[in-house]
Amino acid sequence: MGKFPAPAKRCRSGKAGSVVTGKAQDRREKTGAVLHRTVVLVGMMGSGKSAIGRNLAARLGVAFLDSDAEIEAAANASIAEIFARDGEAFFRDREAEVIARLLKSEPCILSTGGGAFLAERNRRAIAQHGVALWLDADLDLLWDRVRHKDTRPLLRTPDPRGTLARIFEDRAPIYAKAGLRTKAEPEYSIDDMTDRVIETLAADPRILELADDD
Ligand SMILES: Nc1ncnc2c1ncn2[C@@H]1O[C@H](COP(=O)(O)OP(=O)(O)OP(=O)(O)O)[C@@H](O)[C@H]1O
Ligand SMILES: O=C(O)C1=C[C@@H](O)[C@@H](O)[C@H](O)C1
Ligand SMILES: [Mg+2]
Repeated sequence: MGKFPAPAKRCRSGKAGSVVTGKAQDRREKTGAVLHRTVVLVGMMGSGKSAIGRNLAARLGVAFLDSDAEIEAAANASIAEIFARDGEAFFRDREAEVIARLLKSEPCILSTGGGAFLAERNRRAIAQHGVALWLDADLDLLWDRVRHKDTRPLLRTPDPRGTLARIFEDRAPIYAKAGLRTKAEPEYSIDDMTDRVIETLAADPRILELADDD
């Protein structure tokens, strides 16, 4: 399957009927896409928020921001070190501050940490300034992706798969509050999943406008 957005020829006007000027017009000419709202990727550890987010941003020609990476850079420490040294509550406060700050950027792709969407304050800020998209991967797929790495402090338990299963069960109803959802499948490559996410976003031209293919 060809990758889209393809180079721009003509743009759909979209229900938003927006006038696109300046930088957004430049991006439309380069990528055939105009993103109108910041897309905030939410979901479990290993659902691909960072991997898909980076690829999606490159495809749309917008900035990619990752709240975990921003927190690590500001603290000059890894997430695991911050959890161990300052505790989870401290991490969650920094996470809320960073998300509130990053949401003020122009429309971009913002990947969050797996726990960020659980907090009402973050959900409210995201709804106000962007749109949340849940990368919905099932437990077997998540486990397959996270089991080789020990960088996730919440999984440093005697039974990490059982822990992941419990977290998944607790959180799924909260992730389901996201305005948008894209289902992940084990056979999808990162590019395939990015295509699915772009389809989800482009279903609402108030979020993403794509160039017509003709
Ligand atoms: N189709 C795919 N979609 C997403 N990730 C994939 C896919 N195929 C392989 N991967 C790999 O699975 C891993 C997904 O982890 P990633 O760090 O992106 O998840 P995350 O949601 O950001 O997790 P965390 O909440 O811990 O930050 C990456 O190593 C990525 O390269
Ligand atoms: O799911 C979670 O609660 C977390 C996921 C990671 O992205 C990090 O934000 C941290 O390891 C916590
Ligand atoms: Mg991540």
